Amino acid sequence: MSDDSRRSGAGTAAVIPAAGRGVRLGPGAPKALRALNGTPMLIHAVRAMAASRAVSLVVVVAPPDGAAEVKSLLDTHSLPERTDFLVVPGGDTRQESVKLGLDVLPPGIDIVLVHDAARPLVPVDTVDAVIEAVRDGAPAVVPALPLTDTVKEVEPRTGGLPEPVVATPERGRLRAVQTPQGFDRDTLLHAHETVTDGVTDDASMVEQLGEPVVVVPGHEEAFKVTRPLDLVLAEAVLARRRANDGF
Ligand SMILES: Nc1ccn([C@@H]2O[C@H](COP(=O)(O)OP(=O)(O)OP(=O)(O)O)[C@@H](O)[C@H]2O)c(=O)n1
Ligand SMILES: C[C@](O)(CO)[C@H](O)COP(=O)(O)O
Repeated sequence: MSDDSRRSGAGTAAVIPAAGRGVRLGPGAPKALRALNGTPMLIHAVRAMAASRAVSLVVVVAPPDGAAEVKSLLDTHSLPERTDFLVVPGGDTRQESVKLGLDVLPPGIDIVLVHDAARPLVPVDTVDAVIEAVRDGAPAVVPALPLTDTVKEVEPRTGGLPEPVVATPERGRLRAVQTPQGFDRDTLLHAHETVTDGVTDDASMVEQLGEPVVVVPGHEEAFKVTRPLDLVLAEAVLARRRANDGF
């Protein structure tokens, strides 16, 4: 992203929902506050957003009782001076948390990224590709990767019972969606005011409005830290970066 783009008048903010417990990761602190190579996951995610020269504001949606701790973390870790930060407490669901972040966006922000704290290692080139696609006119943009596994649709059963297969979707048409997802601000606000059904990402809400959503290439390092093995992978990626370029 060039300095010219940054000066073009379209302010870009990143909202980072970080209020989840991390139940699938197992017992411990809220997921976003757990350490990766000694630094809280949230700080990695904040740095990933602030690495884009287009991003002038980062809104962190903190665990409901963790806003003071998050503010202290932002104060005590090195972050780019060109970026402003806001911290708000989150809600019971990801959707609610994102909405609480959107509520504090100031005027002058035209493009909004929504980025999981749980995807701490997304490269800046992916962030900038999402922003560029929004600047080019797409109201909603998601980074995504082709699948490597075959996917089955099943009739869900509980208790470990065998689940009947209903269908095998054509894999070539499927994509695994990541974040940051990028939006024209008005489109995203309208989606969050209109769609109340449970959804698992913000782009789905825009789809429900009938607005177009486009996919740009994601990155394998933008994976979501969900289960314990993902922590091992994340620390290995950080170690490789440090060995390769002193990151
Ligand atoms: N009430 C919630 C729930 C989730 N999130 C955030 O949404 C992102 C994606 O959610 P996920 O990976 O599912 O995180 P958790 O909800 O923490 O995980 P789990 O379902 O295992 O508890 C995370 O950055 C998480 O902090 C949030 O801000 N508010
Ligand atoms: C937003 C997301 O990361 C896109 O893949 C994903 O849908 C979040 O799902 P989660 O189950 O709330 O982690």
